[in-house]
Amino acid sequence: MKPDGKVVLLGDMNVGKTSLLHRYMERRFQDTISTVGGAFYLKQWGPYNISIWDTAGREQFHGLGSMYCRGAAAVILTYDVNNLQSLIELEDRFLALTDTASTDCIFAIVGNKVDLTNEYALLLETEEENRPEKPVTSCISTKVQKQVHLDDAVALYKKILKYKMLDEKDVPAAEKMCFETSAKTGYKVDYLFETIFDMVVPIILRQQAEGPLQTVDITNYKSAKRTKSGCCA
Ligand SMILES: Nc1nc2c(ncn2[C@@H]2O[C@H](COP(=O)(O)OP(=O)(O)OP(=O)(O)O)[C@@H](O)[C@H]2O)c(=O)[nH]1
Ligand SMILES: [Mg+2]
Repeated sequence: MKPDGKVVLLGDMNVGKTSLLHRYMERRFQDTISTVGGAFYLKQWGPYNISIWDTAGREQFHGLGSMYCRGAAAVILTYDVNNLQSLIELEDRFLALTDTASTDCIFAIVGNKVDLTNEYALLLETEEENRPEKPVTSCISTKVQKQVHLDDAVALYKKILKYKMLDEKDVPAAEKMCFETSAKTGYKVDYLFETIFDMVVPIILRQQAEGPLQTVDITNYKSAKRTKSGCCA
């Protein structure tokens, strides 16, 4: 069965891509091993089948990234809120891989592992409806100060729009597309994926109306080239 739309998780090794997908699809958190190549799950969303691709963050698999992104309707750029370098890598190493995604691809930026931060208890209090499955036994001494703040993710989102030459008014607001999650506790994991699936539906409809070749259409390729050289001129 051919999926109707594609969502791709990108980001540095160890940020928790596999754990997030596992949490959402299998409803649990378990030990992972670092991903080799890539793998996907199929999710039924209304009448549509959406493939969700988990990719390898390891440098040696980097070359595969743009292949996985081909025709993607959404890309989830994932970092670890306790590791600033993992956010920087999204811009330096992963953003360019999304050049092969659908022209109207949506971008989400996800800071994972919030359960490890000292802000987490506060987050839970203010987000009653998003309570994780199990109450968290908070042990303040093991919690750390968050290294990456939501504002940093919002700034990256705005850089992505610039890179893609998109106007802020034509795309979902940065605040809506920057998430903080915990694959370990489940915090905001359903919210993340389901927000994205809802946004992917109109893209699927557009892709279906225009035919599957739209993303590799030669006219798109040419215009992409033109805009790039225009950039450097
Ligand atoms: N505390 C905590 N640990 C997490 C969370 N998500 C993942 N981890 C742990 O972080 C490590 C890496 O998780 P993975 O899901 O394998 O990371 P990945 O991004 O898929 O890594 P690659 O496959 O190498 O690209 C594992 O030890 C996970 O148990 C989280 O939300 N909270
Ligand atoms: Mg993985």
